[in-house]
Amino acid sequence: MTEIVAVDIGGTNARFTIATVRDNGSIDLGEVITLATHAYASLRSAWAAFAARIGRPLPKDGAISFAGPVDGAVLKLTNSPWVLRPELIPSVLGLDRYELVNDFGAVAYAVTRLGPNDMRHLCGPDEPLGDTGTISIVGPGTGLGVAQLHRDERGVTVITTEGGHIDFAPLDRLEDQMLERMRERYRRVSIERLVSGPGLVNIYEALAAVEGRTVPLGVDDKKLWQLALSGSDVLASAALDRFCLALGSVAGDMTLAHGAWAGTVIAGGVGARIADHLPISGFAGRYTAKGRFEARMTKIPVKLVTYDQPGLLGAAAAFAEKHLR
Ligand SMILES: Nc1ncnc2c1ncn2[C@@H]1O[C@H](COP(=O)(O)OP(=O)(O)OP(=O)(O)O)[C@@H](O)[C@H]1O
Repeated sequence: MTEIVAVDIGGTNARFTIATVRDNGSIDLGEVITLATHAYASLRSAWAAFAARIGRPLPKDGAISFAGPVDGAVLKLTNSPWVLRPELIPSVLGLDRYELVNDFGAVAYAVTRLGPNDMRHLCGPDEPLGDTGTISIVGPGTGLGVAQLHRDERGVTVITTEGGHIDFAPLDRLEDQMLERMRERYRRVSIERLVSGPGLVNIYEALAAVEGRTVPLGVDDKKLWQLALSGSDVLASAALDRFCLALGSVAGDMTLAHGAWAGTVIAGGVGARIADHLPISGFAGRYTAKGRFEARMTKIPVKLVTYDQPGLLGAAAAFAEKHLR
C-alpha cells in the first residue's frame, strides 16, 4: 500500500487529499480539502495548510494536477500568482517522488480508473469502454480540453492536445449564420468559442443577432447557464440545444482524428452540469453524422464522466502508472 498527497490545482481552488494505492492497484481517495488559491501565496504554503489540517506528517509521494502546460522550467498558473518550478518540487514540498500532470491529462488518467457507476452512458453500444486501444476525451469547462488516452500491453499513454483550438465547422444554415456573426468579433472562430462555459454566451449572442433581437452584451456566463438549464428563457434554452449539437459534432471529429474506436468520453465541469440534458439533446445524432463513417460511429460507446473528483483520481493514477507499475 502506498499513500500519496494528491492535489488538483485550478485557477480558483486547489483540492488536496491523501490517495491510497492498494497492492491490487486500486486507488481510494481520502477526505478532500479545498483551499482557495488566492488565499495562499504559493503551493508551498497551501501544502503546509493541508498538512496542518491532516495533523500528521504527509506522505513523501506526491501527485500534482496543474491547470496549465507542465513542460517548462517555470510553470505559471492561469488566473493565479502561483508559480511552480518542477526542479524544486521535491525539496520545497518534501517529496521523494512526484508526478506532475496537466489538469486535463489527469482527467484522461482518471478514465482508466472509473467504473460504470462513475460514468453515464450517452450513445453507441451500452457497454464498457474498450480496455485497450484509443479513447478520446473531450471536456468543456473554462475552455475546451481534449486528450487522447491509449492503452495496450505496454501500459497507459496520455496525450494532451490543443484540440479545442481547431476551427469551428458549421453543419447547417443556422450554424452558418452563427459563424458569420462570430467572425465579426473573432478573426478565426475556434470550436472553443462555442463549446466551453463562456462559449454559451457567444452562441446566445449569435442567435439573438440572427433573430434580430437585442440582448445585453457580455451577459454573465454562469447566470446564462442557470437560465439555460432551468429552461426559463427561450433563447438561453436554444443556445443550450445548439451547444449540445456543437459538442456532439466536435466529439465525433476528435474521435475520428484520434482513431478512438475504444470510446469517447465527455468530461469537464460543463459536461457534468449538462448530464441530464445531453441524453435528450441532438448530441448523439451529431456525434454519429460523419458521412461514410456513420455506421462505424454508432459502434463506439460514448460516456459522460459523473465522478466528482477526476483531477485528484487522475493525478494519483498518473503517479501509480509511473512509479508503482
Ligand atoms: N454554477 C456555475 N459555476 C461556475 N461555472 C459555471 C456554472 N455553471 C456553468 N459554469 C460554466 O463552467 C465554466 C467552468 O467550468 P469548470 O467547472 O469545468 O471549470 P474548470 O475549467 O475546471 O476551471 P477551474 O477548476 O480552474 O475553476 C465557467 O466558465 C462557466 O461558464
